[in-house]
Amino acid sequence: MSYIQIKDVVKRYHGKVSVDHLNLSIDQGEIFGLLGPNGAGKSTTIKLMTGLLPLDGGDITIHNQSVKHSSFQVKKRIGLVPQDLAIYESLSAKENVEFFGRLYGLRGQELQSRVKWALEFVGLSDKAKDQPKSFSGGMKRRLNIACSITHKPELIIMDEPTVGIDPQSRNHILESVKELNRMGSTIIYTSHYMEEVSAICTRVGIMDQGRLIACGTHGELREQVSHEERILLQVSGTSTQLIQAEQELKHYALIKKVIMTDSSIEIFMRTPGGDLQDILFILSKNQVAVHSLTRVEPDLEFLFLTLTGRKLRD
Ligand SMILES: Nc1ncnc2c1ncn2[C@@H]1O[C@H](COP(=O)(O)OP(=O)(O)OP(=O)(O)O)[C@@H](O)[C@H]1O
Repeated sequence: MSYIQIKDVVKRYHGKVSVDHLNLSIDQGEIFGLLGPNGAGKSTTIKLMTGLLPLDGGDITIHNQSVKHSSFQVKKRIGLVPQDLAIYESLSAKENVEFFGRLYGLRGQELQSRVKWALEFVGLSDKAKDQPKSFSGGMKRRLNIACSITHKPELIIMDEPTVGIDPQSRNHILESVKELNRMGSTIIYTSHYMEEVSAICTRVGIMDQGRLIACGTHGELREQVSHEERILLQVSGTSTQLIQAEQELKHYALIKKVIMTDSSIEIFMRTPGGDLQDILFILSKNQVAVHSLTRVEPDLEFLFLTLTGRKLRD
């Protein structure tokens, strides 16, 4: 039996479906990535898992306990790092972490040692006495994480924890996720950055319009697009030449999508059959100069485009 089971879950807001008959199983010990564009239904799914929103259909069990019937017991197992920061600006960093530790029943010496550990873990020990209003966005995000891990949750759910932060804090958070997993927590990590989920997750589910459209290890998902090719060209030409070339490329049967800027063309093409020579011929016929050509390895972005016809971050 899987650690988390999401069975035929439905959620509607004002009659509009946001999570559409979602089925998903996650095992203990996984770092599971939930990838999808804005509005795909990731945050709603997480709110349903953590009992913050009632289900309109289906059920979710965590460690065999239903969120519908044992919401309190389920919540104790979870550390939620919400997308919107849940920290108090007027409390110090330490007081913030203490506050959340107390909510989970920690007291006395245990509370103090867990707070110390959590602040150290996120690299904020030297800022323990400072109020988060003086923190950078990345530091606030790290404090948000400290608040959710103090009680040693067996399941940590992070909802887009790296949105709008500097690369150093981003790397720190990604390393923290791997470390928390090594220490025994199961992790669910939502993101619309495929690079992040590719780098840290053992398995990835791709959501779009409330549905799970693909799920598997990184290798399994890449296999689904192994007969596809993504080519990136640096080019130059007048706008008329570029537009004409773009139109002709779009009519080439094996090309699935063409994304053009004034200096680059990105082509998604089916293989075998799609011929590079034909592409170069179309460009040269329209007097578009090619300065470089790169074949990009099939990735999750490409899989998303293949399945939906859209880019993850259109
Ligand atoms: N409180 C709400 N009231 C009405 N509609 C909502 C509400 N919250 C979410 N939605 C809608 O539900 C759908 C799914 O939203 P959700 O926030 O779950 O997506 P998401 O994948 O987490 O996106 P993001 O990356 O932008 O957070 C969207 O169409 C959104 O507009």
